[in-house]
Amino acid sequence: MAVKLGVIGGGVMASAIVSRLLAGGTYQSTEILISEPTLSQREALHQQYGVGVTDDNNLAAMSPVLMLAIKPQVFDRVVAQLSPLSNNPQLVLSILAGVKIAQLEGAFPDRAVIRTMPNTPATVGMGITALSAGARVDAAQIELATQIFQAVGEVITVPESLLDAVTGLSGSGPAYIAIAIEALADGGVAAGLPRPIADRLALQTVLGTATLLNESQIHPAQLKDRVTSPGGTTIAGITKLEQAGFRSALIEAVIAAATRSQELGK
Ligand SMILES: NC(=O)C1=CN([C@@H]2O[C@H](COP(=O)(O)OP(=O)(O)OC[C@H]3O[C@@H](n4cnc5c(N)ncnc54)[C@H](OP(=O)(O)O)[C@@H]3O)[C@@H](O)[C@H]2O)C=CC1
Ligand SMILES: O=C(O)[C@@H]1CCC=N1
Repeated sequence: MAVKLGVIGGGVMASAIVSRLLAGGTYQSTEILISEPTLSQREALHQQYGVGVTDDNNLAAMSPVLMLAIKPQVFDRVVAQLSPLSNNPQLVLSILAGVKIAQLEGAFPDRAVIRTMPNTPATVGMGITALSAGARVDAAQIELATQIFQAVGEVITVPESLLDAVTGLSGSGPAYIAIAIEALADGGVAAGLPRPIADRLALQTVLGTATLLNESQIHPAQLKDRVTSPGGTTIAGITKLEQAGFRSALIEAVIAAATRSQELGK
């Protein structure tokens, strides 16, 4: 079967996206070719997903749809090593933080380019991906990109000027929430809970709160007020959070990550 999707870089995000594309039937394993320099990773990808693997980026780049899933820091080097012949995909999808559509279009002359920012909950189909299309993209290509990223969760379209901010929030956000869950569990242990119980309580509290907010569509401030009894436990905890700058720490984290995304595109 002919390769339909080439992927350059077979790391965390490529694995997450490919696994969901296969699980949802968007592509068959024989239709995907991943280019990855590390032999053990190539073997793991092939064993786990049955996809084609290669250490030759030029082979992956010959596919009609090419997904770039390398680190932004190696983008220039990877592009410089692509031969003009292999530089022939019809549609290039980049998940790279920071790397601008203009850089992508410069690297793939005359090809349609869509810059995206997915996130790691993609692994379980609960991601959210923001797409921003370049000038050469047609409606069918936007539809195809949307279909590909819907395999890993929600898809929204934004102007490119917003993608660094998206990266700071939803791209990097899973790490902030993971730290919050870990810290909540640590708090539980500090208050006397056995570790396994604290871990479970912390995780389910975040999962349940996010699900409740999502399903009820109530504002987070309203939910906070519902939990907070006058003179009770929650307001005692919130007082500590405010003293420690919890809100501003999260705001600053998103801004710092967005700024770093901008820097990666320079
Ligand atoms: N992780 C995340 O949560 C998110 C990441 N992204 C973006 O996704 C991209 C990939 O990130 P992530 O999956 O986390 O990173 P990984 O490091 O897990 O994956 C990158 C892969 O690229 C491979 N690679 C390195 N050099 C080359 C090369 N010259 N040719 C081909 N492949 C190469 C690496 O191989 P090896 O390590 O074996 O050398 C690695 O397997 C980044 O640009 C990032 O900005 C976007 C959204 C979320
Ligand atoms: O940390 C990073 O640079 C990547 C981009 C978004 C999430 N991880």
